[in-house]
Amino acid sequence: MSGRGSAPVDPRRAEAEGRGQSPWSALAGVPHLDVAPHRAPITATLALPGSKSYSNRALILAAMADGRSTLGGLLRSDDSYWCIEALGRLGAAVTVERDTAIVMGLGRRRPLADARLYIGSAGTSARFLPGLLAAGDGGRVTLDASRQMRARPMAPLLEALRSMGAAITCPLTADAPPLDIAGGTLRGGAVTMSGAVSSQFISGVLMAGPLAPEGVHVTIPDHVVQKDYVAMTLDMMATFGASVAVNTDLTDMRVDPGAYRPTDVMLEADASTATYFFALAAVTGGHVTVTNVGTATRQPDLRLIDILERMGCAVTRAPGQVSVAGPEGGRLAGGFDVDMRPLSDATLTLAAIAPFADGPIAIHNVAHIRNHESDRIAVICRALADLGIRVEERPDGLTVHPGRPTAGVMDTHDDHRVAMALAVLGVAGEGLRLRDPGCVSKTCPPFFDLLAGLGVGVTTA
Ligand SMILES: O=C(O)C1=C[C@@H](OP(=O)(O)O)[C@@H](O)[C@H](O)C1
Ligand SMILES: C=C(OP(=O)(O)O)C(=O)O
Repeated sequence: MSGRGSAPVDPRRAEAEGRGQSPWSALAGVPHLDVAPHRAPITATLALPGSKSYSNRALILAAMADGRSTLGGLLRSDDSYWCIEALGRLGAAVTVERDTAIVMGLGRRRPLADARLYIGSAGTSARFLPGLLAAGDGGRVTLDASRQMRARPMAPLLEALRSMGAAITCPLTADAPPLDIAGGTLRGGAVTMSGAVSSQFISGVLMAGPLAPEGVHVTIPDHVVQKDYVAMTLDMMATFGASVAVNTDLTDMRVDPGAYRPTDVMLEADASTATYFFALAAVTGGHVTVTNVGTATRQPDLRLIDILERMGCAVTRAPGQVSVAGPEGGRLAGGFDVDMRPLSDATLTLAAIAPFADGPIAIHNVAHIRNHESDRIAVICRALADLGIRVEERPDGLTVHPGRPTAGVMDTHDDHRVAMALAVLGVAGEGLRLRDPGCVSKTCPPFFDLLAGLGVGVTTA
């Protein structure tokens, strides 16, 4: 990648300014980045950075275990940086060498003195830590977050935790970080909670279960968006020694009181990140193999390959890796409706390649992504329209019609998935200038370097 680099982020300044950037950010402060159109097929075999979802689960559970855990394949990104920093302020010792973390966990112990944690913009840390902090012994902990994360929903989680005894107050804004959490107050017990806004609320209550004197018994009366993430939580909890009993559709889940046990895990790549590289193969008629995540994963976004197959791609599946080959010379097939709720983080990836299909693609059931890092439905509809693509916005989704996107200068709205999806669109279209490209560092700091490594023209100001 050519052009200007970026100065390292001062974490204290980022925290003071309520930003998500971290010393693991790339392109921090770089005002914009140009992605050039790319007419040749993109063909590559690559290993991608670790899963954000698995990295933060493993870091947090290892910190709650009483002893030493080794986490291989760890993601180094803004979300995991701030997670590690917060766990360090709690007293867990986390050392990171390349993509391996050694965690000396706390068990039930919490800081005797009050601690103030900052978790950046990570929905995982924001939703997974409060219950664990209320369950552990010890003092009062303040958990704060970036301006972006302070604006995202937390109420259903806080309501559920408070109903089980957790003493959590919000001194600035109701049901929003900063949270003041009193340790030793979460009794646990039975709770009925909705999964319709975020699966992370369910995961956050479950993860606290072993440290609550009564354990937890979670009942879900409606549906859980992106339910696979709850399954990922339960898997990781069991890996760290928790005793869980669940019904088949994850609407009734019990976690026994107990403790987390230190363990060693090897984490797989981030399937959401993989979607952008599979999409590049799809829109350029190329062939991309990702070697460190495959059909054995529980990460729901890998299932975008089924949709790409429906669009005419050739997909080769294996438990540990997947290949996608775009239709040679032909166009992607459109003209269908798709329910993206189970894999809603891949919505923007699909929306970005939909203009290159031969018929409209209607995306449904993703209203909750309006509460992600940005109002993702509104943002992607506006972006497509600004690039000359006919698009219809609905409360729960959008319909994208075939067209040739123009070049343009696009805001990324401090949303890593907006930036990465628009980059794919720029490659396949007429190129794009992206403002604040560094926001990709929330989950994939090397994203633009990886693009450049595929032969895509990437230039910073
Ligand atoms: O538990 C997790 O690791 C995640 C859950 C999902 O959140 P929602 O259930 O809020 O959509 C997903 O969007 C996010 O990227 C990661
Ligand atoms: C919604 C996302 O992240 P999180 O909720 O973990 O901040 C995402 O990565 O698309």
